Amino acid sequence: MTRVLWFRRDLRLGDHPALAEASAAGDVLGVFVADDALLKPSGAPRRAFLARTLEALDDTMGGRLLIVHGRPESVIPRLVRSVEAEAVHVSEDFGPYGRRRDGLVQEALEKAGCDWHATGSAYAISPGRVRKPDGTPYAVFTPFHRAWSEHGWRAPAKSGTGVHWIDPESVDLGGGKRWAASDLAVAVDDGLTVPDAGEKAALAAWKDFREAAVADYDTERDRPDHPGTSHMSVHLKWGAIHPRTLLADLSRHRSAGAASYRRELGFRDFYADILFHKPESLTKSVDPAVDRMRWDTGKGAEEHLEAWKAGRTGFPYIDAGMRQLLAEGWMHNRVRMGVASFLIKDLHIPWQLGARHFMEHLIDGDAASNTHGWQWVAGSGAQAAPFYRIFNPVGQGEKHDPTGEYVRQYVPELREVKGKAVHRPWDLPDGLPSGYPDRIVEHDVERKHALSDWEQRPR
Ligand SMILES: Cc1cc2nc3c(=O)[nH]c(=O)nc-3n(C[C@H](O)[C@H](O)[C@H](O)COP(=O)(O)OP(=O)(O)OC[C@H]3O[C@@H](n4cnc5c(N)ncnc54)[C@H](O)[C@@H]3O)c2cc1C
Repeated sequence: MTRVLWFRRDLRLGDHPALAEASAAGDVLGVFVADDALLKPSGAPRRAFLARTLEALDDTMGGRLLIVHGRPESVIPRLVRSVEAEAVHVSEDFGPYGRRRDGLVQEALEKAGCDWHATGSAYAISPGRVRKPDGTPYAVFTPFHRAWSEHGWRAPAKSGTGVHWIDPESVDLGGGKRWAASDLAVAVDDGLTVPDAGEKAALAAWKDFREAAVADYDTERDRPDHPGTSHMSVHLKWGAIHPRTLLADLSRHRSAGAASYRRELGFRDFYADILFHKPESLTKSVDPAVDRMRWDTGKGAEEHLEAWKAGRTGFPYIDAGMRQLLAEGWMHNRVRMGVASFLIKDLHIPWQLGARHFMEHLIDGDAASNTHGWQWVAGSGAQAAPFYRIFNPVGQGEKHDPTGEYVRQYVPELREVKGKAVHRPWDLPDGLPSGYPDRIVEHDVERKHALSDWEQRPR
């Protein structure tokens, strides 16, 4: 009896319920489909990291991972016929594109008389499960989090050993070509560092964080100048590790840090839940009034957008964040909030343009967390900070980077400026250091504009 295990956002062998089920039933063909619909919008950093994660997966499978390029609704049924598989096993995808794609694949498999088994997902609790007592979804995080914690999650699945992988070389690809993992990668910008990838790297990074930093996470997580967060988002993105594994470990820690970390994993599930119930929120504000507001357009707005993307706004904390994104494909959460607020409320540019730039550059770029992270800051989301709560780009830097170390790390023009003076280089006795730009806007003025645009929004 043969089974196909179609890997998607579950690129690991451990704690993998769909793999456990497939391998208990027979020999398994492990497949990843290089699907242009997902690859094309992914920027080079995320594709490079995906390629490395697949390479690592293939290694742990002894070279038995089959990667095929094409449309899943053609590729998967073709492979099913070729190995005479009885069933295709997957971890369920709850995103808008994934659900449409899986519907097409299931239709084709039904015609071919092949079963479809969806077991588990990328979340501790799959979207759609945590609901209010009246059956409707939660729109506010705190009650969602309470219900999510009470609902609980399964223990990690035992999987990955004793699997009889089918040799991809023995499979007739019907004219298709087997891809190497590296075929998925496109060249990344010079100087971009792509982190170690794959299940082993994810488990090692988690072990380091758990042992050294989780206890202090609640106090350290808002300090971009300290290594206080886990960087697990890049591994969670492709499922090199599952949140269930993290939660099982956290249950053995009693610290406030562990509780705070668990809450953030709840946020990840919450945003996936919102996107599941409101797929249109991928591009549209949950509060439609925000999309109808006055937004800046034309040459001036385009120049502002480019300065923001390049980290040349003249606000050191904002520029450090945007340059960290370009250099590492990652940005600290606090700074993500700050740069998003700056784009929306100081430059009056719609959140959708910022979200798109993030998705091009973030290695952890995730439709649900990114869209709803942006909508939270824009004040347009299901649970959002109100629009009129506007971050001060200088005050945020002084508060979260009190030593100025974060700015000095990413903005070389300001490296010689000592202490927190780095957040106000325009006040330096010798003037702006050479090469560093003037501020492109005045925060106090733009803050008033934003508030007035909000007041005058068409309702
Ligand atoms: C504008 C904006 C865009 C964002 N885009 C993304 C994105 O594309 N992908 C992404 O994974 N996260 C996104 N986030 C959430 C958050 O910034 C990152 O998850 C976090 O910075 C990742 O670093 P870490 O793994 O060290 O986090 P930690 O602080 O170590 O947190 C542990 C895990 O909890 C989850 N988490 C933490 N904070 C959040 C949050 N606010 N929302 C949802 N999940 C969270 C992540 O899975 C993270 O890996 C965004 C936030 C904002 C404000």
